Amino acid sequence: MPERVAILGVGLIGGSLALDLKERTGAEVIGYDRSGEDLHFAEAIGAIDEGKTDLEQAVKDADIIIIALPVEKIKQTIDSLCQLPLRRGCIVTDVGSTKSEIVERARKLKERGITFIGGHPMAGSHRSGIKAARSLLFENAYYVLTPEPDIPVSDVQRLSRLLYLATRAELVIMDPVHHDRIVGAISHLPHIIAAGLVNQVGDYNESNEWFHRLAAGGFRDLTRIGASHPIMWRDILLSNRTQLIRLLDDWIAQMSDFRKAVAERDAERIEFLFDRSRKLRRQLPDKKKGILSRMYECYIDVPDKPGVIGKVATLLGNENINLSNIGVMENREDSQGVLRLAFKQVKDFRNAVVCLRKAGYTVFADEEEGREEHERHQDFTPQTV
Ligand SMILES: NC(=O)C1=CN([C@@H]2O[C@H](COP(=O)(O)OP(=O)(O)OC[C@H]3O[C@@H](n4cnc5c(N)ncnc54)[C@H](O)[C@@H]3O)[C@@H](O)[C@H]2O)C=CC1
Ligand SMILES: O=C(O)C(=O)Cc1ccc(O)cc1
Repeated sequence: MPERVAILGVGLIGGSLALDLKERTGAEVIGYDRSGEDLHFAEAIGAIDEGKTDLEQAVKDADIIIIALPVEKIKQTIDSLCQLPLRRGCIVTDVGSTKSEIVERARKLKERGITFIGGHPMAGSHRSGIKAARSLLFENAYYVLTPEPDIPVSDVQRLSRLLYLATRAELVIMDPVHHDRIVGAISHLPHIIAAGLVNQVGDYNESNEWFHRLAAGGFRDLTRIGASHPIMWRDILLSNRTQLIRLLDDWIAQMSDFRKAVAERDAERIEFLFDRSRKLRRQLPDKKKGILSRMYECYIDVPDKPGVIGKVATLLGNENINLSNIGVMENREDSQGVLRLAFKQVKDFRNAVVCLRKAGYTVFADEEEGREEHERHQDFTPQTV
């Protein structure tokens, strides 16, 4: 049955989820925001059916409520929801970048018979607002859910099913404290480091503008996220305070190690630190099974002749198989080439392997690749990690 979904906060994340829900599920989507102008924009692009600036009106009769506000406001909104008449059986979830505090605050909802399941889609941008929202922003990204142990499995399945159908993200279940430690290390700490570096160089630039003029690739790559939204990050840092204090202590120890090695001209130690980092960086999952997206890949032998890429792409296109990337891997002396084909969807990967083999190509693919996900998505029970 199509659900009525209320999205509280129609910005980058709420707006992107709204577009996903409208495009891929039969849900009716009601948007709530303090900005009437943003609600009009969301309505105009087809992200929501109706916009409300009154919370009670927005959540009235909703089957699912998704809170997509800054973290501090998520906590306040949970308090407000406790005072409002919500539909029986309604599930409340959120998208906040921290989980422990929010899950703790939401215990009050449980006392009122309402199911709360914390959520965090692990994709986004340094941009904010409805104008930055886009459909399939979370495709193939991990989407963490943090249900408390006593939440009915059927509620977790119902929410997972809707989120998977809408976003095509990979849903995983995690303990909220575990989530905050991991996400603190791989997202919150890097945002702090980026902001610190931008501010440090900004100070130097005040007396000599060549600091900014010479800022090139490395500085820009490392500091893109230093342009993120101040209110959002203020709330995240305060909410994940306990984990971040430990992580910052470890970071300061790392920097002290570098400082000591440089001050003491310890060439061996400096080389060791960069060598270790280079090896670890190369071990990051190269199938992009990380914060942003994941790819499924196969390789085929092809004759090293012009037009071969077009021929393979057309073959897959004729079967409606979405190919995300294609590239030549190497040219062997025996005039064979190897093409690397990458797919965002496991179903496209699996169909492509069958289709290419049928057409006579030798396909190299990990037969187990995607099998688990494919099977799991049939019953919408996310993997617990
Ligand atoms: N930006 C990102 O990449 C990601 C953000 N998140 C989380 O998602 C949540 C939302 O972040 P974004 O969508 O990026 O922010 P955003 O700034 O793009 O959207 C927030 C929306 O909430 C509205 N809003 C703010 N305060 C309000 C209030 N007091 N009353 C009513 N409406 C209000 C704003 O008008 C805006 O439309 C945050 O909790 C953040 O931690 C999660 C994953 C990724
Ligand atoms: O822009 C980027 O690279 C991000 O890191 C986006 C992001 C921001 C906050 C989150 O909780 C998750 C993802």
